[in-house]
Amino acid sequence: MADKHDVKIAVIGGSGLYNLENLEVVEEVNPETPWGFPSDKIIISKLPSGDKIAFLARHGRGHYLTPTEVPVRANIAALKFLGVEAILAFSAVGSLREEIPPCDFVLPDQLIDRTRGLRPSTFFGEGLVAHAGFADPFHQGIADLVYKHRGVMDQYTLHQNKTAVCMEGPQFSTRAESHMYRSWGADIINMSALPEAKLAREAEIAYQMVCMSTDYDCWRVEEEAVTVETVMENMVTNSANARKLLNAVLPDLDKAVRDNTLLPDLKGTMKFSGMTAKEKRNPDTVAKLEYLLPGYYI
Ligand SMILES: CSC[C@H]1O[C@H](OP(=O)(O)O)[C@H](O)[C@@H]1O
Ligand SMILES: Nc1ncnc2[nH]cnc12
Repeated sequence: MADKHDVKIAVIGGSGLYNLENLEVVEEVNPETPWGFPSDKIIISKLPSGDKIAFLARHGRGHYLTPTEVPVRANIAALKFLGVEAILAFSAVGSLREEIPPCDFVLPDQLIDRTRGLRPSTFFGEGLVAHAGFADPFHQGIADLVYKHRGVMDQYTLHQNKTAVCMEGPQFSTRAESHMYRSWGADIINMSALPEAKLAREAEIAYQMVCMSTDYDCWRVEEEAVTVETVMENMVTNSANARKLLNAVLPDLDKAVRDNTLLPDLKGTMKFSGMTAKEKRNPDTVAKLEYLLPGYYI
């Protein structure tokens, strides 16, 4: 199936970004993975070069999954099964910094986990223990490539090397929490960077979030706190800019992946991550992992 599709890169669209425009749709697929079905059908489209790319709406088209409910393991496993080696993941975020106004974009390079243990966040466990490196949760090579194209965003700024905090939600933060995140050094906040980034790392997929600022959360004491209305208002401008950025970045990213020039190369990094003695491995878990990392743990 992976060969049939020959898809190397994927875009995950978040709140307000539910499809890719301007690309010819080739087919829709809905692979059942050992972790269930993805959020929605995966749309396979053609780039101008003829190469295929995948698009997945994180909350489903029509936005019916809360951040906690997103079947992230199935999403990442399904993309990996199609052959995906790099993911550009879009996310609507609140800004925790004056210098990141609504409609600016941010390429985070660090991440603070404030999810609450409700989301399955690893492909391992149940008789197969493995540990992935996660010191740098995003992919510098993809970030650099996206940053090169910042000119397409007109008057809006694309910031790099910022810290994101991922909270559970679905309620927004209290003012005290928002101030606390600022004091921790966080620059932006969302509800979906995790476990997406962790699972992509376990699947050896290069993963970078492109965060689109929609609001100032609630730390600016004299101002109204974030609402969905504000977020969606600013997403009109943001999704137009996301599409411009995608038109510029996708051909380059696809070429870099196909030419093997995207660094760091994550392929093979999980090969020696397993801790469990061969005779102690749970055969059912080993069988599931065959879907994701064939030959690694068998
Ligand atoms: C609609 S505001 C909160 C919601 O928006 C972001 O979604 P996504 O990351 O999928 O763009 C944020 O993470 C929350 O899930
Ligand atoms: N203020 C905020 N907090 C969490 N997630 C968000 N997504 C967009 N704005 C957000």
